Amino acid sequence: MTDRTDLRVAVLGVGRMGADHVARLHDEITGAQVTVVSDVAIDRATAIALNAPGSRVLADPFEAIVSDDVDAVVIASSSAAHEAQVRACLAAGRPVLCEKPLTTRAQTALDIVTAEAELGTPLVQVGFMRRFDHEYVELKKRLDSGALGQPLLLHFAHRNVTAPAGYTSVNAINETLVHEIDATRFLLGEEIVAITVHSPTANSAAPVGLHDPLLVLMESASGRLVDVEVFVTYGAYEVRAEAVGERGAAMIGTTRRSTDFREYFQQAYRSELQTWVDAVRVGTNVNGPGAWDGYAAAAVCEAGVESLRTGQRVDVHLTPVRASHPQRG
Ligand SMILES: NC(=O)c1ccc[n+]([C@@H]2O[C@H](COP(=O)([O-])OP(=O)(O)OC[C@H]3O[C@@H](n4cnc5c(N)ncnc54)[C@H](O)[C@@H]3O)[C@@H](O)[C@H]2O)c1
Ligand SMILES: O[C@H]1[C@H](O)[C@@H](O)[C@H](O)[C@@H](O)[C@H]1O
Repeated sequence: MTDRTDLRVAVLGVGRMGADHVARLHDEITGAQVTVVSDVAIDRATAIALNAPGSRVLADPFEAIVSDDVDAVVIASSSAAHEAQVRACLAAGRPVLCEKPLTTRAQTALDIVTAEAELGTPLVQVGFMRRFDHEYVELKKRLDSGALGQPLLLHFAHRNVTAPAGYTSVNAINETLVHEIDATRFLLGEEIVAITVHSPTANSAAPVGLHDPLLVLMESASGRLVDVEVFVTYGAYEVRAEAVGERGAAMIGTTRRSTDFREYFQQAYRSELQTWVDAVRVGTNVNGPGAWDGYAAAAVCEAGVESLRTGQRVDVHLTPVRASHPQRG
């Protein structure tokens, strides 16, 4: 049921993820209604809009962002399109939940952090939904409670069933590893300062040119080490994390079974979206990872791509931005 105080949302890009967000906003989220569905593939937008009765279809995402019947925007278009669409949301003063990655380059993500800071009001939330997943939330609480002692190491495994056509090793970093980059920053509460990407013997099922799996080592500002197995042609969906502290270890991701990330993380997507809608409705606009988190992740990804190319350890340098609102980390 909707009422006139509902947040009126435009969803840009209604492929796998955006179509789910439209259905979720209509069926599960309170306080919001989808008023505009936009995709460069107009037939797809038209079909998906049927799942949100009352919504209208626009081919042009920039027209959608400034529409009078839109209060806020969800961006689920292809990653390369995020930058321009987020910038347009900032220019129009529209709160935006942008799917990960915020952008695919560190500089463009930094430009967004800077533009938002100049506005003086937070508008950008980034779709790092693991921060809303109940197991990650519990693990974070255990670490923060001191029950495991000082955290020393994190071990992650991120395995996908198959890689989409054309998926490259750069995608494996920007699209897949990016979740563990954010999860590391979330769980440890500090920045990542260096990354090394190893390409061991490739899976014979991996397409030519895709280094799969990758084994990644990241170093945090205080010297903690984090290893990540990224394996996108594994044949099953598995997402595991283990935190090792001075007085014990805790592991998550061992019991859930699904071959589809949309089902696997459905509770996290729902909680992320409801939390964002609630924040926008009360005017705080962001309650979760923000533009700074998107930038920090993009900087680590870019260093990871460089390490993949050279085989060397690459330092991560973040440019501080004098924010007129707190940067989240
Ligand atoms: N948080 C997560 O777990 C998660 C999961 C999957 C995808 N994603 C992210 O969501 C985004 C979409 O991924 P997907 O798997 O749904 O991809 P997809 O290819 O299935 O869908 C992308 C859609 O965007 C449309 N599109 C492309 N360029 C556009 C533009 N300039 N303006 C408007 N629409 C445009 C395409 O026509 C397509 O319908 C990506 O950024 C991806 O990284 C996040
Ligand atoms: O875009 C998807 C999505 O983010 C999934 O959560 C992840 O497991 C995939 O590796 C990635 O390609």
